[in-house]
Amino acid sequence: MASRLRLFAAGPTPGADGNSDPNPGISGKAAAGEREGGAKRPEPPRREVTDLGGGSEVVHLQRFVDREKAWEWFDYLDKTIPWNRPELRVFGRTAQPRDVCYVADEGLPDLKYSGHQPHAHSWDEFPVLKDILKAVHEALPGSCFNSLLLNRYKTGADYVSWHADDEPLYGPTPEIASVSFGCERDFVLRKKPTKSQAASGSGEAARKRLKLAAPQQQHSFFLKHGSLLVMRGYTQRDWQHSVPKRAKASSPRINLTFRHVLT
Ligand SMILES: O=C(O)CCC(=O)C(=O)O
Ligand SMILES: [Fe+2]
Repeated sequence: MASRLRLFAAGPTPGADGNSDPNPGISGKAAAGEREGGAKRPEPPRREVTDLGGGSEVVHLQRFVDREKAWEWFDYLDKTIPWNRPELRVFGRTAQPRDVCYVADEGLPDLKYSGHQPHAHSWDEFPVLKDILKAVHEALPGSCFNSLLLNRYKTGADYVSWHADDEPLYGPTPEIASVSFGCERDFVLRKKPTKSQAASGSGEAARKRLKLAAPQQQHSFFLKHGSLLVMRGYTQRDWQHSVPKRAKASSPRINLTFRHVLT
């Protein structure tokens, strides 16, 4: 389906929340295109805003971090994070589809998802995560993330199945900021079935009837190395997202999802 997409190019750009964008882009060196002798003014990364309707929105900065810095952060995370691969219960089945780790401020309520309660590491153990968090806060004025779920997809066989990050501890309209490093993967959003659609029956026949009656709205984003994608508003209430398996994706991808746990 056609997305309702707004593009904001260089210069102070209004964010979805009406804020201007002071983020000059995260770079380990001077930005390309800077004129010699001129003022050092790296171009802000272009942000694409997709209005999903009904108060849900996705903001995508494909070049949030430059390639060099992004590889530096990838290597650090790949080597330093104490990755573990828990057995998650997804729709009654156990699966081990990716490596994970959880970092959070002290004293927050515990996170529990898919039958798994991860140990909360401290930000102090991983100084680079504090740098990445700072860059995300600068790109998203008004944001205040206090927890982080890290995912590592070793190959294209690793994935995250359809879900919404709609745990009550995030509140009704959470902002979730997702930074990607390494192998480029698809990120897909689909509209949750409405209550009446869900009530129309279960099983393969009902699913087929539903598909014919109302093709499910879907949006796809290609998450590049060094990109930032933000889900806002009612996206977790009304939509599900996934990173599907991809046979052709042979190298690892690391993804960081920053969240705010209500206190
Ligand atoms: O890897 C991604 O891009 C998404 C991860 C995700 O949805 C999650 O951690 O809840
Ligand atoms: Fe998620």
